[in-house]
Amino acid sequence: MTGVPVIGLLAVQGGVAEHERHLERLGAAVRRVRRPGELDGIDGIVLPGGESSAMRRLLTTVGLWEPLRERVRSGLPAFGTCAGMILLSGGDDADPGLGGVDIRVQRNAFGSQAASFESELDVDGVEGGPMRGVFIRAPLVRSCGVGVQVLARVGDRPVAARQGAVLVTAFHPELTGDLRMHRLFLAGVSGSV
Ligand SMILES: NC(=O)CC[C@H](N)C(=O)O
Repeated sequence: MTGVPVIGLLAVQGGVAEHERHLERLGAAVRRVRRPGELDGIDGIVLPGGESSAMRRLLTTVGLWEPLRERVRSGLPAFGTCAGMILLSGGDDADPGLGGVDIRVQRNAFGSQAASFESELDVDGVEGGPMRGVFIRAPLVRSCGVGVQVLARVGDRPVAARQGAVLVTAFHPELTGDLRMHRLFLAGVSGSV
């Protein structure tokens, strides 16, 4: 890729502004995506945290679910945090995911309903010491397919993973000043186009 990457930012629901700030600080051109035509010409896409069931419903309503699924399945680099991770996963029989990363997740399963917590994380491929992970009603990764590389864990539970150019975290790097996960995603974007 030559020049500045154009990163789509799914903007139907959830923590959009925080991701926008991180991506812009790293020099990306951000395009908020709310309808199918806005997927054209993007080099990668970010799916924010929020409420995955609401996002799924809105994506279906505006006609974005299928085209997004096709783009992700044909190799569009993607980065999903928390609810974004849920949407990028394989989902389950009742609610199939976008299928960008071969993991199965359980929503709101990281501790109790109200559980939000922080944890220091060592993330594979990220230099410069541990990263503060902010978890807000995070999904639990129940299983990973063979093509999935787990990048970080809390105890024995995976909380960051990558498959090809798709990166997912159960935590919210956009809610801290730490740009390293977004930098890792952008490195994958440059490498894949
Ligand atoms: N912070 C978040 O994105 C929470 C995710 C939310 N609990 C869901 O299941 O969609």
